[in-house]
Parts: sequence; structure tokens; C-alpha cells
Amino acid sequence: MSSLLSLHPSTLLSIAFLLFTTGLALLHILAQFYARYKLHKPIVKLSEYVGVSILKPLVGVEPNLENNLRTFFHINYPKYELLFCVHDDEDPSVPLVRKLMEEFPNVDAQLFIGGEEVGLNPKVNNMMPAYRNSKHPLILISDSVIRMRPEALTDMVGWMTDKVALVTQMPFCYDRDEWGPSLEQIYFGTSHARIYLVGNLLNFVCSTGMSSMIRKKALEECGGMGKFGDFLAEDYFFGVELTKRGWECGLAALPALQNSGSVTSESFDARASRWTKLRFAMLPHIIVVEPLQDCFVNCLLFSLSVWNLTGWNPFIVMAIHLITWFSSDYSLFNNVHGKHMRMDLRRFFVLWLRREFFAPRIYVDAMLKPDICWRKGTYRLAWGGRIKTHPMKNE
Ligand SMILES: CCCCCCCC/C=C\CCCCCCCC(=O)N[C@@H](CO[C@@H]1OC[C@@H](O)[C@H](O)[C@H]1O)[C@H](O)/C=C/CCCCCCCCCCCCC
Ligand SMILES: O=c1ccn([C@@H]2O[C@H](COP(=O)(O)OP(=O)(O)O)[C@@H](O)[C@H]2O)c(=O)[nH]1
Repeated sequence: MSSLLSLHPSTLLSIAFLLFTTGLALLHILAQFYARYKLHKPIVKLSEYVGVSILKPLVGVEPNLENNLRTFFHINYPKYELLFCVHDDEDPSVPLVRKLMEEFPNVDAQLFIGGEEVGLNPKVNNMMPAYRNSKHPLILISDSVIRMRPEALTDMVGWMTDKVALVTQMPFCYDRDEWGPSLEQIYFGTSHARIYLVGNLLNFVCSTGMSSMIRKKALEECGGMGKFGDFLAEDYFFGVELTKRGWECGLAALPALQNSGSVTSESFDARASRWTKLRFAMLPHIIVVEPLQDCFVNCLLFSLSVWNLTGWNPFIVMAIHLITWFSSDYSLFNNVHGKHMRMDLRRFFVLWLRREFFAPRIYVDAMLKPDICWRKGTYRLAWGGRIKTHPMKNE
């Protein structure tokens, strides 16, 4: 120990960074293996088809909403209900939901208008009436941008074993040809997938709730959904409270298919920045680590550390680092995507570069502007993740 402390600080820092990058390399490898082992497994028949209440909180209409909602009327599962939620009866999605409900009278569906103010999180408020009226033991919270495969509900219920109370689909995206959506798909299939897969494998709570199934009885043990109304990241705190009570979290084999029709590069950056602000507030201990695990920052510090310790040419080390990282990401993306990959290598490369290059900027932007603009409101969070100030309405 004393010989370590006698080293020059720059040598110590270089050693620490090499150890960190070694850990990160292990994370890449684990994610590759886990994606192959876990994702896209054939869906098996269940011994019991437990009923599921699907909560669909909606705000407004975007170009793919109708197609996305339509997939929920075609789910291949014997016992489910669809509970659509809107904040007010002037929401443009109301006529669309009514039209679909008339078109599919055999699907058990209801529309809840007006929400219930249990806290400051608008999504929770929006879902409350549907949650209270849900009749099945399993709740699926499914965001408006999600497209559902017919077999996906069976897949999720299959992972809801006796000890499990929360099953999430790993966030991913439906194939779309435009640049913005492809950028989003690359993020969710590489950087995000790596953390999400390894987090789940090692039992870290990292529940992102765009498509998450919860055992209602277990949520009631935590005080019910209304108890989470003061957190903006209700999805993460569902996981925290459930695991505190001894429940486990599971991961479905089929990733969630986000399919918004209005994603641009700018809207993607804004969303990534908003999520970073959430993590700053609720997980301050990962603030330091987060930028270091992004490709370009890691590449720069790694090559400087190697140069400092060994004198090796940093440009050659950088080139090797980048090629290895890129190959690992492309392979992970393929595994997360599953069969019939549509994105070619050149397009992947350009958008991957764009995503990685902008990652540090998004991080800095999130640090400098703590206000969180989300749909119709602007919020500030206290350390720990509670909403601190009453939301201001966006113009
Ligand atoms: C030796 C190497 C160590 C590396 C350590 C890495 C540390 C982690 C670094 C980066 C974290 C990246 C996080 C990726 C995903 C987070 C996505 C996210 O922020 N989602 C939030 C927003 O979700 C929406 O919120 C509004 C809601 O209405 C929507 O429905 C939601 O979709 C979400 O709220 C937060 C989720 C939890 C994030 C937890 C991240 C911590 C993960 C730590 C796992 C570490 C595993 C590796 C351990 C060695
Ligand atoms: O004021 C709001 C904001 C969002 N939502 C719902 O919350 C979900 C997630 O919203 P969004 O896609 O904007 O969140 P993100 O995934 O970008 O964090 C969607 O189903 C929205 O309809 C809501 O009901 N009220």
C-alpha cells in the first residue's frame, strides 16, 4: 500500500483508469453473452394465463400512434384488458381511441379521462383511474410509443415467476428508415443495452418503465401506484421499492419496440439529456462514472493512461480501442435486434459516430440546465429524485 502511495499521482490515476477500462471491457463481454443467452428465445406455452390489465397513458397524437395502438388489439393472449388514459377530453387521441374501440368490440377496452392528482408526476396521475379500476392481478404499463408483438404478452407473463414482481422489456426500437429513429435505435441497441443487460444480469435495479409488467399485489404492498406520484422516474422507484421488500425483477426475452413517428436527432438528444438529468438527481454516485464509460472520453483517457505508463503511441492505442469498441457495439446491436437486420454497416457507422460524439455534449448540457421539460410541464428534482417544484406549464 505504501509503495502504491509513493507513486506519482499521474501514475496512480493512469493505473486506476486502466482498471476501470478493464472492468468496462468485462461489461462489454458480459452484455454480448447475456444478449445471446437471453434475448429472442422462442416463446413457450404457459401453464396458466394470468389476466393482464394494460395501462396506456396517452398525450396527444403523433404519426405512428394509430398503428402502434392497433397492435394492442391484436395481442395473442386469452385474458387481457386495455385501459387507455388521457388527461382531458380535448386530447386529440380521444377520437382515435374511440374509433379503435368501436372497430374491435371483442377486445375488452376502456378509456379513462381526467386522471387523478396523487402527486406531481403527470404520467402517474394520468394512469391512476385506470390503475384503480384494473381488474387483473398483473398490470402492464405501456408507453404510447410502444408497438406490441402478438406474442410479447405471453413472453412477459412467462418471466413473472413466484418471486418476481416486475418484468420489463429491454428498451429497443422498431425498424424505421429515417435518420432520427435510426440514431435512437443505435443508442438503445448499444450503449443503453450494455448497461441494461448487465444491470439485470447482476441484479442492479435499472428498470426503465416504457413497457413494464408489475404484480399488482406487490405494488399494493409498497403503497400502490399513487405512492410514486412525487417521483418523476416512477419506473426506477417501482424497482427500488419492490426489491427492498424481497421481490425480484425479471427481463423479458423480447425487447420493447419504440416506434414514435416524430423522432429527430434533436428530439433524441433532448430526451437523452432529460433522462441524464433524472439520473443526476436520483443516482448522484454514477455522475462521475457515466461520462467515463462513453466511447470517446474513455478512448482518450485510456490511450493517455497507456502512454503515461508504457510510452506506447497513443494514436495507435486509440485506433485499436475505437475499432474494438465499434465491433463490440455492432455485434451487440445485431444480437439485440435479432433476425432480419435492416440497417447496413455504413449507416450504422455514421450514426454510431454521431451518437458517441454527441454523448459528452448531452452530459454537459444536462449538468448546466437542471430544468426538465417533459411534454406539457417543466420540473426540477431534489437530490434523491423527488419533484421539488410544482411543474410550470410549457407553452
Ligand atoms: C467498471 C465499469 C463500471 C461502469 C458503471 C456504469 C454506470 C452506469 C453508467 C451509465 C448509466 C446509463 C444508464 C442507462 C439507462 C438509463 C435510462 C434511463 O435513465 N431511464 C429513466 C427514464 O425512463 C423514462 O422516464 C419517464 C417514464 O415515464 C418513462 O416511461 C421512462 O421510460 C428511468 O427513469 C431510469 C431508470 C433507471 C436507471 C438506472 C441506471 C443505473 C444502472 C446501473 C447499472 C450498473 C450495471 C453495471 C455494474 C458493473
Ligand atoms: O404529462 C405526461 C407526460 C407523459 N405521459 C405519458 O408517459 C409516457 C412516457 O412519456 P414520453 O414518451 O414522453 O417519455 P420518455 O420515454 O421520452 O421519457 C407516455 O405514454 C406518455 O403519454 C403522460 O401521460 N403525461
